[in-house]
Amino acid sequence: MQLAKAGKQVAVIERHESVGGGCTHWGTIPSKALRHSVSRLIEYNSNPLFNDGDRSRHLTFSDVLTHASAVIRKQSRLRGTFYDRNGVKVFHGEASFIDAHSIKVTREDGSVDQITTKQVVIATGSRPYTPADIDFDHPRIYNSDSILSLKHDPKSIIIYGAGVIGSEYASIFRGMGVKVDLVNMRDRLLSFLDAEISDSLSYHLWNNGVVIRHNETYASVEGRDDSVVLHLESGKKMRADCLLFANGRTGNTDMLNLQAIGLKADSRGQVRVDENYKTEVDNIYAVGDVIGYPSLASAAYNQGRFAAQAMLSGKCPSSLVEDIPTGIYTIPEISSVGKTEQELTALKVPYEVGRAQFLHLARAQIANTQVGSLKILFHRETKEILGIHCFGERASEIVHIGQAIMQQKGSANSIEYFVNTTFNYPTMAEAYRVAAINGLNRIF
Ligand SMILES: Cc1cc2nc3c(=O)[nH]c(=O)nc-3n(C[C@H](O)[C@H](O)[C@H](O)COP(=O)(O)OP(=O)(O)OC[C@H]3O[C@@H](n4cnc5c(N)ncnc54)[C@H](O)[C@@H]3O)c2cc1C
Ligand SMILES: NC(=O)c1ccc[n+]([C@@H]2O[C@H](COP(=O)([O-])OP(=O)(O)OC[C@H]3O[C@@H](n4cnc5c(N)ncnc54)[C@H](O)[C@@H]3O)[C@@H](O)[C@H]2O)c1
Repeated sequence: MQLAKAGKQVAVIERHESVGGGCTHWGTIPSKALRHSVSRLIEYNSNPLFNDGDRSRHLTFSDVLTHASAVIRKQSRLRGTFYDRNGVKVFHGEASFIDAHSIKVTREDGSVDQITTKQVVIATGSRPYTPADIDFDHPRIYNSDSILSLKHDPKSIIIYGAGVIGSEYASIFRGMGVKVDLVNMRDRLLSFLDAEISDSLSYHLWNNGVVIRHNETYASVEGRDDSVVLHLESGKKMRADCLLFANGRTGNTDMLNLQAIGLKADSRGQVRVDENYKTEVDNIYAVGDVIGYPSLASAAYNQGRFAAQAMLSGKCPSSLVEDIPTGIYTIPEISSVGKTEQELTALKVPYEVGRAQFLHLARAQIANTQVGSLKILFHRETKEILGIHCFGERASEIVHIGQAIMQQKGSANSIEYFVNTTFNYPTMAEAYRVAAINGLNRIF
């Protein structure tokens, strides 16, 4: 869009039948729409005002998928109209390089188009990592793409991989009343998070009945007619109605014929770029999941725009913010930006902690969203905000208030902002005032 707005002639090549990318069709949007419905279901069932007391409302995975599909259609149609309005031509087919200035587009019916161009952006995203020793064609073995075609209503599921995808889907399935076993290869959940937040997630999943097994690796996955058995290297065996394998992603580069342009992807299918999102080939750029970290839709939007600016002027005028926020849509939700307590301690930074518990906030009491807290980490001498960690409903929205202050330069980044400003009341934003006062009271 940035290039089209600058008057360039732009074409998009997409192999899927509609635009929007994996983000819209298989990743961010469906998982968030599913999570939203499940979270409302939990709220409904736990609120005596709305349920009739002795019977819980039940939704199947296909019920919530129907709602998600409607959101996907709206998002995809919207993006289609953006392209139409701005004269961006969409070619539907599989793209591969002929040389650095020519691309072959192979349509589903086998017919071929050839496009010649001055510059190219590779934005082919990623797909679930699917090891060859697991039979993903088995009707009970899924990855995070195929789970969206789940037709039956499982009573139990094993989720292998307790990364962001595994943890989010554990919340979704458990919220629908499915028995969930979550298998983690590491010794704690989402170890990049502040330890208190990761512990809180573990506690809430455990408290809701999710069985989490840490430090486990699969030996084999056995698909049976009526179930799936997971054999672990530790000798344990687990059985469930189906299995979701959610353990990492691979960049979509294998179909691109990169050798034709002298580029090579790494073992995870990713290509390397410089600070201008330029690959080792002069006129070829890459953005999004295909370049690896941070592999987020949030960052990919910016990367696309930055790359376009570099293509126009030779240089990116800006770069991604250093502290990229994390929004994890588990139930409860998690969001953080900046340093964790563990990182600050290792760096020997004299920080202090300010906390607000949601259960003390009027807005949370009204909304019945009392699980959660906001934690602000700040420098005890300069009062500079160093990290914000939020756990609970709307965490991924709440974190942005603090992020805006944290990104201010010099003394404008100060926890004192939150005690000196006036927030609407009652709001969840009030958590910042409460946490700031709590933290500043610790300074002596
Ligand atoms: C389950 C899940 C949940 C997620 N949740 C979040 C979240 O909450 N927040 C967040 O920020 N990020 C989230 N992500 C990550 C996010 O979806 C990705 O970071 C984002 O989609 C990357 O955008 P992209 O443009 O690089 O690739 P994609 O969105 O994957 O799009 C790539 C497109 O390229 C097409 N393509 C690939 N190869 C070819 C080819 N050879 N020819 C033509 N077309 C091709 C594909 O069909 C696809 O449409 C999630 C991911 C998953 C899987
Ligand atoms: N809310 C969010 O922001 C959100 C939600 C869901 C997914 N995502 C994105 O999806 C991805 C998370 O994927 P995940 O939860 O499956 O796993 P993960 O990235 O947490 O990885 C799980 C494990 O698989 C390994 N691994 C990763 N890729 C591999 C590969 N190609 N080959 C072998 N091993 C590999 C990793 O080292 C790790 O041990 C991330 O890119 C994340 O940014 C983000």
